[in-house]
Amino acid sequence: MAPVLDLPLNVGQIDDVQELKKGRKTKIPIRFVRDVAERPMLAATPSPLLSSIPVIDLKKLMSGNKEEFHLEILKLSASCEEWGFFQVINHAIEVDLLEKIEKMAMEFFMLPVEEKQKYPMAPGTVQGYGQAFVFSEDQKLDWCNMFALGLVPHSIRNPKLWPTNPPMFSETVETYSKEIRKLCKTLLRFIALSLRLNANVFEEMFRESVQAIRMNYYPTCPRPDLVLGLSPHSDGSALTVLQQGKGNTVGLHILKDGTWVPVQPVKNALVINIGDTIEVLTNGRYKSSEHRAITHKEKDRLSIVTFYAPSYEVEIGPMQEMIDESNPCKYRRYNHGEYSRHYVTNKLEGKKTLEFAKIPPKKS
Ligand SMILES: COC(=O)C(/C=C/C1=C(C)CCCC1(C)C)=C/O[C@H]1C=C(C)C(=O)O1
Ligand SMILES: O=C(O)CCC(=O)C(=O)O
Ligand SMILES: [Fe+2]
Repeated sequence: MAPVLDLPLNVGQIDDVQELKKGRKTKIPIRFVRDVAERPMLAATPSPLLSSIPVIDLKKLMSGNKEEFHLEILKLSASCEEWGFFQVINHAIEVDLLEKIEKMAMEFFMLPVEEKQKYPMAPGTVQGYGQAFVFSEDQKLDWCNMFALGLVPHSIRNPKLWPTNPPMFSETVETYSKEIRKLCKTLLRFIALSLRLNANVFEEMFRESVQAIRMNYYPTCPRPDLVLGLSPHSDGSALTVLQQGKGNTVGLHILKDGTWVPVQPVKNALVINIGDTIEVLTNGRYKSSEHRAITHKEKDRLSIVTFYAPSYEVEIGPMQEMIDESNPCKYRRYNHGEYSRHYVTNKLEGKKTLEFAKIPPKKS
């Protein structure tokens, strides 16, 4: 199932933000200027919640003693329940590889625009270079350039969109994504254990899982107070792995109890977030939190994001173990391919996409 729209779309002109920057104009084109309610409040002093997303030490889960394991599993479950986010350290992915993918991504984004546009993201599709999730000419745009590729299964790949320049780009993406895939499988085992489920439950359910990569480049912006780097959204995946560029400034914000909390990058850590699919499977116990990215006046930012999801054929719905009288079934059953299609054919708008799966609460 190819998750794209069939209709011809009029998305209007989508300016490339890196090219706008080169024009050195200080006036932000109106399509990037957010309505007042959506604009980020850029606090002069850092929030006390800064950096407070939990940090999980994978080594303690993989080879810690009984007590370390137990404490880390409890921390994992609290992170997924309360934040839907955590950072993982000691994930066993070589730092050299993290640095290499970052270097490749930056080299790609620094290519002349004509070179990058050899891999265009067609309107209404999600792979290639451009801006995804734009469906009309009056939709606001993000201050971001994206490059996205479907990776696994091979049937979702579009070989024409795999760059030959930088020369090592595609090879590095392959190596990196294999390592990230292993990490996703490992994390899903511990997430299952943290729910007191069989460790293999997700692996067996997901069958040949889908994996995609998206590189987001946020150039500096003369008015970060007026724009968003990436619109608020939750991820449609089961799990997302987000690598923040080394030395990057804060840019990722998580919506927690009605407040946008900035995530302070931790050296060599990877940010993990629960996607809509795990929220549905756990009947809302583990949350896919709404998040966004903001821009900076003097510092650009890069993120490399992997989406890991079940095969399109898999039927998703709350697991029996997650439903009881005090937590009645909140989501309907659906096919993951249908959800993928729904996700990629709607604009990013908080957690609205997940309405697709919600059962309205019974009136008493
Ligand atoms: C720009 O793309 C995305 O943000 C995105 C898309 C991922 C995909 C591809 C790039 C190729 C085809 C597969 C897939 C749809 C996964 C986000 O992915 C989220 C949304 C869903 C659903 C998901 O599983 O990950
Ligand atoms: O750049 C970021 O920190 C956020 C990226 C993100 O949320 C995404 O690509 O889905
Ligand atoms: Fe996201």
